[in-house]
Amino acid sequence: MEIGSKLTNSWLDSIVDSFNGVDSDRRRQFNRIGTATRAVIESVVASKAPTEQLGLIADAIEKVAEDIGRFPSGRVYEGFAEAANTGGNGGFMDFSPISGAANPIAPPVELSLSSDPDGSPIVVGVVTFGSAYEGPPGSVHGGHIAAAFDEVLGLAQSMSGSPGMTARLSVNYRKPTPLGEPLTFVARIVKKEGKKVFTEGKCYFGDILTAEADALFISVDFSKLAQLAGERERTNDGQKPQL
Ligand SMILES: CCCCCCCCCCCCCCCC(=O)SCCNC(=O)CCNC(=O)[C@H](O)C(C)(C)COP(=O)(O)OP(=O)(O)OC[C@H]1O[C@@H](n2cnc3c(N)ncnc32)[C@H](O)[C@@H]1OP(=O)(O)O
Repeated sequence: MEIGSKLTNSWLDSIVDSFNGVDSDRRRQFNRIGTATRAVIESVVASKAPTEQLGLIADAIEKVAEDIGRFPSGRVYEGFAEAANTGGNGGFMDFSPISGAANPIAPPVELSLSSDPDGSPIVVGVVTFGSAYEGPPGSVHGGHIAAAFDEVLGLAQSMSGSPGMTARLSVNYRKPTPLGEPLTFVARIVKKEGKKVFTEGKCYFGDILTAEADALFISVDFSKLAQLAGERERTNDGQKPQL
């Protein structure tokens, strides 16, 4: 398949649907919880609240944890782990640990499909990392930068028409990447050789290139993934799938 041609697999098409805002009440509520929990995380790591207030806040958070913990939990989402779903056909990646609005540990990176001035397809990820992601003082932790690259490069490789898993990811950190500032990740496919999809990406703060990455993805057999997803649905008991 020609690189950059339309995504032909239906579940990949649903990524595009989710960008287009497919909605459901369940998805809205999950996303509200994700946003609120993220705000708690941000305030918790950077709070200057007096100690007695911290005690009251801890009580309240423990109560929330108890309330939600009363319901069974497990793999409630559809699709493959990274590409979690919060309901219906939309929200394909809502539980992604990097871009999922409903996943409180995601910054989240907001993904979109775009094209270069020359018309080549690219993936753009926009994100502002909050206080919880601090590595060097005032800067984003390098591991989280690598994770953001994995996500944008991962979506870029899916434009090959035969997506797969990350086999190798290499990051060059050029400048400190600031916390609390909007960053733009750009990713593209460089070439495809059989099962191998080579990608590259860059991270910018304004015009400043702070990091760049390249990664190799190996196309995977969808029937194997579908089988793993099926086994997960049948067990749904929190156990790891057998690879
Ligand atoms: C789940 C699917 C999602 C798709 C969704 C897309 C849409 C939504 C966007 C989501 C964006 C998020 C994207 C996050 C993606 C992860 O984070 S994936 C998680 C991290 N990665 C992993 O866990 C992968 C673990 N590794 C593996 O499972 C297997 O090693 C692999 C990578 C599938 C390859 O296994 P394999 O298919 O058996 O490959 P194999 O036949 O051994 O090798 C094929 C060729 O590749 C070469 N190769 C294999 N591994 C390497 C390597 N590490 N270095 C160099 N060359 C290598 C081999 O040498 C061989 O070369 P040739 O001899 O043909 O020249």
